[in-house]
Amino acid sequence: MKAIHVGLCGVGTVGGGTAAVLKRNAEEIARRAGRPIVIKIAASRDLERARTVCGPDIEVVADVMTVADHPDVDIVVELIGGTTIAKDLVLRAIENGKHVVTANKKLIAEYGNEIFARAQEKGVMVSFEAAVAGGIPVIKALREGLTANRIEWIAGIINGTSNFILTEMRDKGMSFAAALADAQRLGYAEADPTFDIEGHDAAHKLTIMSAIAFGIPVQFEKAYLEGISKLDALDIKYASELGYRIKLLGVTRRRENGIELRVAPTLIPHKRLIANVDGVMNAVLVKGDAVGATLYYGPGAGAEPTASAVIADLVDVTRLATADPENRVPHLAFQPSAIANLPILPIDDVETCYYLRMDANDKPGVLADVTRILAEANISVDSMLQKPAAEQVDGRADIIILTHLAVERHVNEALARIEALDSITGHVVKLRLEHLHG
Ligand SMILES: NC(=O)C1=CN([C@@H]2O[C@H](COP(=O)(O)OP(=O)(O)OC[C@H]3O[C@@H](n4cnc5c(N)ncnc54)[C@H](O)[C@@H]3O)[C@@H](O)[C@H]2O)C=CC1
Ligand SMILES: N[C@@H](CC=O)C(=O)O
Ligand code: NA
Repeated sequence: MKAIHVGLCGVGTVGGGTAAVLKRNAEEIARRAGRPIVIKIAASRDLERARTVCGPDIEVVADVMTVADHPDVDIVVELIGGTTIAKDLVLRAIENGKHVVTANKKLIAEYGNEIFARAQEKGVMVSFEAAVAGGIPVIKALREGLTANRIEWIAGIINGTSNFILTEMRDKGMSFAAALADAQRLGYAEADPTFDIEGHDAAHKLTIMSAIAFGIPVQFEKAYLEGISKLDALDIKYASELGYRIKLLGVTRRRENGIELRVAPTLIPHKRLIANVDGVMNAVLVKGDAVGATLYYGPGAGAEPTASAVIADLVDVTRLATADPENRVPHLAFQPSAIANLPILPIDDVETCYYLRMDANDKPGVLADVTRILAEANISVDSMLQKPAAEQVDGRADIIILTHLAVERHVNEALARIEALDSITGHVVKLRLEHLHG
């Protein structure tokens, strides 16, 4: 059977892993795909490394457009990253009638609508399993396995670097900087790691899942994001005393008037499976109305785990390349003509539970003032903890309050009033809390 020819663009962590696994498991992969999948040509800025990785049988070039224009390439694999050259490459490949496989979540989250529309017109596939939660086949699950369901919400630990850093800090007492350096050395981090630690990468992935789950366009610009760089170790400690773990969590939820789309450090009850997802592992919890809660777990980053997803897409594309384009799985799970225009809700309208920590004067009446303000804002208290101030200042205390469900706008209004009390010093720390009941 004639081989399908791949043009590999980018031979770094994921590109190297993809070349290695394609070679090692060539026979098994061909048995599944129905024909061999062979790298015909590779392009990389680092020619020397690419030649070492690809070996003598694969042509290696510096210019990725050579791959997009190559007459013998059936599928272009984009593993460069970013949205400049990668976007030009993907659009050029599509123009040339080639299928595309990419691991680039930033590209899909920011330009997916344009890319899918063009691919639809040209009758080619753009596949991106590796872009979300690395090796976990969660796009496949959402797009194909859960099609019977009305999806209610998705919550995911979807940035391996941040989860690795939080775990190393908690378990080994490592500093933030040292843990980040390790994540970079292990190939988990983005070229610019601020994308990982400030929540952009998780928001890119959440945006993609939200589109597939609810049948809406990708709308990264409307996502709310907070990263882990400002997280205080004291809050990790207090959360733990209260029975919670803090994770960088992406949440997208269907509400009556729109869709929530937000990433932030979030408390999760430690008894939940997802709260125990540590290190570079990712997990995505999906709640469907028919199936209930389903959990997808596995490595979220790294060379071969990500290659596993890239190659799964290559097999899919190979199997479907000869199918009538009308009969292929739609890029965003819903037929393009059925994509809905549901609004993404502003963060002020989000409804969740909250963890609040304040530095208070340890005098009678302070708690009463705080709880009165919360009650007036329609925020009910779930539990409370008072500790001698962490900095051991006489007469001061840390007050930690967990709330029931409340609207973010109401919480912000109440916090402004609490911060104005004479008995409260500085800002109140506000973290979100999700119970994630199945
Ligand atoms: N590293 C990981 O664990 C994961 C990465 N991804 C995504 O996969 C993509 C690649 O990531 P990595 O392999 O980690 O990056 P990397 O930095 O290790 O590799 C990038 C490759 O692209 C090449 N390159 C960069 N600019 C180029 C240009 N203008 N022309 C030709 N070659 C160029 C580099 O020489 C290098 O070979 C990114 O979109 C990333 O977000 C997705 C899931 C996991
Ligand atoms: N930098 C990303 C890589 C995978 O998408 C992460 O840390 O999760
Ligand atoms: Na995946």
